[in-house]
Amino acid sequence: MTQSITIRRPDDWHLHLRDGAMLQGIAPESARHFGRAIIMPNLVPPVVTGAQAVAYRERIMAAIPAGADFKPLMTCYLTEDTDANDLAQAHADGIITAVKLYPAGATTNSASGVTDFDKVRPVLEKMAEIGLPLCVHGEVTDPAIDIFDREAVFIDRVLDPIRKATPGLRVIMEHITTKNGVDYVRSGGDNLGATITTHHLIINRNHILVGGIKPHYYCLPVAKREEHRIALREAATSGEASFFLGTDSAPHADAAKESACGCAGCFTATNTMSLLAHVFEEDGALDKLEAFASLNGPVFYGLKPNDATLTLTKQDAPVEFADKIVTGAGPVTVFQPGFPVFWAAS
Ligand SMILES: NC(=O)N[C@@H](CC(=O)O)C(=O)O
Ligand SMILES: [Zn+2]
Ligand SMILES: [Zn+2]
Repeated sequence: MTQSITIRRPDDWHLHLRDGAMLQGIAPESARHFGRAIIMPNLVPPVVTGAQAVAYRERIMAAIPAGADFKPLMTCYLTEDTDANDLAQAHADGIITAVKLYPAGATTNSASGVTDFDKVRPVLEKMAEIGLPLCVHGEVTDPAIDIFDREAVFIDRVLDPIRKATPGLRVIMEHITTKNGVDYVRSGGDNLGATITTHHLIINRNHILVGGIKPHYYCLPVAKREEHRIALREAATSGEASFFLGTDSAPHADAAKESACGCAGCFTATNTMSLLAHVFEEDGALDKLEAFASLNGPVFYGLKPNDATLTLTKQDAPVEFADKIVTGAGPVTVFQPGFPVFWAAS
């Protein structure tokens, strides 16, 4: 008997669509299965004002295939010079859905991020007042802190103090990679949520490093030990309202990944829903996939779930995904999980 499951059309609460030829090449990959996505603002230069978010949204809409049921939800990049009134106006005008905090130097294109968190306190207070959520890349940049500990240390040193100083602020810990992140989110009440990526449910740090370095598995925050992957799986498949899908699909041209100094980012837009069906089935939790991918995110953001649906069907033969998406900015390798996947999305 063919196994299939129909869920509300999912949303992607953390997505990199880039710009220019890369945007043109990869936008259709997300528009195929997802209804909405929170669009990360880490372009070069970053999207810092409401006006820049409007212009970027227009470029995205032009890259989405005609008739696709996909809505980009825009964000602004928080800097130490961000104008709280500009953000408030952009929020009131329905232009931005969230603001993104990058600690300066933490990840790809984060040079304009925040070094002194006290400098952004008035902006965060304004955001709390008007109900504009903050998406956080949660890693410290202190060179003395081991890269595998940077998320856990960020929670204690930065995130918890910010949340205590601005209690009404709604915060999404983006792409959590540790049991520490899962535990912190569970203890954080209704104003704290977390996105979990597809790839962090599948790989641990061995996948990156054993048997030769695998640049296409390198992302930030870097995948951690197996015990952390298990904690993420357990959180994602629990159905708990605080945890929702943010693929962090982050395309880089192969030449930039397969390099002596390779960029961080896994590109999962193409096959995420098939991979998630595999993961949730493996954990006996297919009935929780809809909560994770389609319901919990809208509730956190105060939006309705999508009316449209997506059907995942288990096939007899493995689904064949494109190895690479060809773009005008070069080929982009699609994340390969390392096992056959039988779930097709339509
Ligand atoms: N996740 C990544 O490894 N890379 C992202 C940035 C980010 O989300 O931290 C990118 O923009 O390439
Ligand atoms: Zn990030
Ligand atoms: Zn990201």
